[in-house]
Amino acid sequence: LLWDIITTGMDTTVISVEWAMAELVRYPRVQKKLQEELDSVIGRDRVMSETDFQKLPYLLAVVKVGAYNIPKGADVTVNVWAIARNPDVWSNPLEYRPERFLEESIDIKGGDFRVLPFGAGRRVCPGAQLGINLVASMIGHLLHHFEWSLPEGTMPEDVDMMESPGIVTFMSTPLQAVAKPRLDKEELYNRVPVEM
Ligand code: HEM
Repeated sequence: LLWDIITTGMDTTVISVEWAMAELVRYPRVQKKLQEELDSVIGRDRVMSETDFQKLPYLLAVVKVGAYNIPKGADVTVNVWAIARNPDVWSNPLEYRPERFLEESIDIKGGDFRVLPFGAGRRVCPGAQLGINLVASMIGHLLHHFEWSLPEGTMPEDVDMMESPGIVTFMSTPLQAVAKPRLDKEELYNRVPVEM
């Protein structure tokens, strides 16, 4: 059981961050908007902590789009992929627009069948809240500390958004992005224990 918890919790979380980062480098508008929110709530002379999450609605909206997965070990597999892309369910489903999660309150932990990154019902992911917090923490820190862009000469439409088949959906081509520090205080880049 412990091994299950470790293995199911790791890939899913890291992959969610990678997909979210891919969208954030492809859509500088969203990246900038999230950085403005981080700057206004955290400022530039400290690092984010988990207690900041409640004041960071846009970060959590970005996480809701990034947390995307395929149900594991099911005999009957619900096609959550198709539901999330169904124009009868979502307006412009393929447009990356985290704002849709601010315009109405949408539960992503199994309560709303329009988006089921963690499954639903009896076998729903028990690590959902931890997963959301981990992804929010990683994206928040990555975006607060660095400006992200595509490698020289790469255009947003060149990023390969192809999914590799499997139980968890890796990016077929791992994301390549260039990080530029954006905070002035050098010590904020040191590894420090973060207050919870
Ligand atoms: C963003 C991160 C995560 C995503 C997208 C995710 C997604 C999922 C999905 C789709 C399922 C299958 C639900 C079903 O069968 O209907 C699942 C099951 C599970 N997840 Fe997660 N998960 C994440 C993070 C975590 C974390 C952090 C942990 C543990 C610390 C975890 C532990 C588990 C376990 C133990 C199961 C099996 C539950 C069962 O079969 O009864 N997950 N997860």
